[in-house]
Amino acid sequence: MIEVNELRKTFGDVEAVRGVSFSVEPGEVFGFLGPNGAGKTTTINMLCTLAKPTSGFATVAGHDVMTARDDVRRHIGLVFQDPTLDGYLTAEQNLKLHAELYGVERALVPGRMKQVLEMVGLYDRKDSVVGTFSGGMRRRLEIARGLMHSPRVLFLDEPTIGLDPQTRSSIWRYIHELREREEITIFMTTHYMDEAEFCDRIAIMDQGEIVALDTPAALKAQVGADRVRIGTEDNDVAIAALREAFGLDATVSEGEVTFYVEEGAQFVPRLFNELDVAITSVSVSRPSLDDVFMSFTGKTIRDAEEDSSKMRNRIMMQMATRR
Ligand SMILES: Nc1ncnc2c1ncn2[C@@H]1O[C@H](COP(=O)(O)OP(=O)(O)OP(=O)(O)O)[C@@H](O)[C@H]1O
Repeated sequence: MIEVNELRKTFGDVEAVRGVSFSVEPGEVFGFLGPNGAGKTTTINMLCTLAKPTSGFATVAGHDVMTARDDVRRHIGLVFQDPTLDGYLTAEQNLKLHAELYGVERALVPGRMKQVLEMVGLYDRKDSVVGTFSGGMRRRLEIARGLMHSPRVLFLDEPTIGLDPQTRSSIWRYIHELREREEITIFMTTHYMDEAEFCDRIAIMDQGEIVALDTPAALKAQVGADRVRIGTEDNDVAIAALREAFGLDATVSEGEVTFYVEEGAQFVPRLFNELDVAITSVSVSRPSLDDVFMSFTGKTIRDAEEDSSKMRNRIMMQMATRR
């Protein structure tokens, strides 16, 4: 349903997407996971024909994103990070407007509207003005709107960002129900690790490149070992001692010394007996997608986001001092 080959996008000196290749099967829920600034939105924008690739090739529903933009657009639905509903109109009026823009046959509109509003649990609010809706209700209505013209692929850019956990999980319920009911492929971006678990396959993106691509289970199995994190009074000394005593390669992530071992829980008592460093806290966890990200990039997603926001601040400072 989506074929991408060496797709690249540069903005001046910034290489936002550095030649990514992947394909998405019909009916899949495919996730793009990565920290802020990894290039997820830029990739989605190229696939939706909203940004022109610098080089490379991509097709969506069999149509080339460079040469058949109208065909691509007819077959896709979009839900963006920034809301684009009209707050003065009712839910139903917003959907009607969209149906007209997409040239949905008039006779089909009422039935389709009922169907999509029921799917996101908003049919009984169809006559309410959208300005009175909560953030979660608006996002659900945007999903319904993206489906009005029966697209083959639904693109969702961070569909749950800024929503509370309960609303996030209800949005996911709708996404899964949607996949059951409609023959649709879903392509989404997220930087929430827990949400990426709900995807059939995920591509992990960092600094414009795909660093890993597989099912969540297969990616976690690749990490294999448990993650152990220790708080210490001197992280550098602890890292050197771990290497010396156990031959382990540890790093500091989110302020704690982190390393991977098989059977982490059994290993912890040895740590206290054999490591000559004061330990202030210990945690052991099964591999998560954050560990997958770390095993491919050497940092956690949160650390990567801090790095990228520091870099943005530095560039802005440089621009301000140059003026
Ligand atoms: N129009 C633009 N002009 C210049 N640089 C851009 C533009 N759009 C994106 N970038 C840069 O390209 C890189 C990738 O950005 P992109 O928005 O694709 O990342 P992202 O993974 O979607 O992050 P986020 O979740 O914050 O949107 C960043 O360094 C960003 O600053």
